[in-house]
Amino acid sequence: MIKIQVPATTANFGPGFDCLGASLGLYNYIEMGFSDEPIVEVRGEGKEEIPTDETNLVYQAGLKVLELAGVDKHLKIVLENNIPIARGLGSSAACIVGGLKAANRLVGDAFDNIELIRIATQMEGHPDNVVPATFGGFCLSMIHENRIIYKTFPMPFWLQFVVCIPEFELKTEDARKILPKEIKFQDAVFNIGRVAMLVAAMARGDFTDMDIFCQDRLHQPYRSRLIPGMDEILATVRSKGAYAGFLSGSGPSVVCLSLRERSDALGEHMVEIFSKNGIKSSYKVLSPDSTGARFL
Ligand SMILES: Nc1ncnc2c1ncn2[C@@H]1O[C@H](COP(=O)(O)OP(=O)(O)OP(=O)(O)O)[C@@H](O)[C@H]1O
Ligand SMILES: N[C@@H](CCO)C(=O)O
Repeated sequence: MIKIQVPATTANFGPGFDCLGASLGLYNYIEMGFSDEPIVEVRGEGKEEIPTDETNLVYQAGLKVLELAGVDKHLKIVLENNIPIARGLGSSAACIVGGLKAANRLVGDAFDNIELIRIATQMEGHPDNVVPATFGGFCLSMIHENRIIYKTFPMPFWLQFVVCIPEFELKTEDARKILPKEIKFQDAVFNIGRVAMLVAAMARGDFTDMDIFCQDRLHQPYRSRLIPGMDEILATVRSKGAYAGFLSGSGPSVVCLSLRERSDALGEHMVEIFSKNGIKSSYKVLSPDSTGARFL
């Protein structure tokens, strides 16, 4: 059995819908080997709900690589999950990236990372989680024809992500259905300027006006009706000491960018607002991850 560690990720980063994402210091562990019959064992997050047969997403990802490599074998997979399921922290991307990379190692590294990212994006539907899950750091990604083009760079070492995680699940599939088919020209302009400034600010480690750069008009306003309390959290975290706040991926988790010493107060503030809105939640303070998926 080989073992791989895969990080959680936060996609969109506010205005960067489907193109920005960052890798977080919270990990799933996947062990994989060949077997006489399909076996999937699950520990940790989601162990009551996650399938333990070939329909499991990690198994599906592994199988995809075996098929492409022409290997007709079964897999044994043992999952130790720490990334909460369907909360906007890239649980599906971690499964896909981990499953593809682990199976690729089993078939003698038949495919390079570029090809694996292409397959991962096909499975996930967009590249903004799978790229940081693979490489770590702050990542920009886009689809051009059949290629995934990406850039990655490190995040400031002092940066902390305070992630408030509601108890309820919100599947990305459902959170995408609520988005409009068309958007206003002014809203596109609003987001483009912010994405440009946000990328420059992250690259320089200059967080002045970061709260403005993390504003969004493409997805958060539509998703807020699925996440009671989100608007109030985003409107108040700056006054509580955060650099900025945004919806993590497709939600329902909300993230603040913060310094270590302000993180617990921010976490408690977010939990309190969710609670006022009838939603139980908990928070985690996570460091940036700089390595992405790696074999142990
Ligand atoms: N450890 C796991 N093993 C198998 N399947 C998983 C696992 N974790 C997540 N999944 C699958 O991924 C689905 C959740 O993916 P979804 O894209 O909706 O949310 P997410 O990836 O957690 O959040 P986001 O994409 O917004 O960051 C689950 O419903 C389940 O089908
Ligand atoms: N960009 C994706 C991230 C969640 O998978 C979305 O917001 O739907």
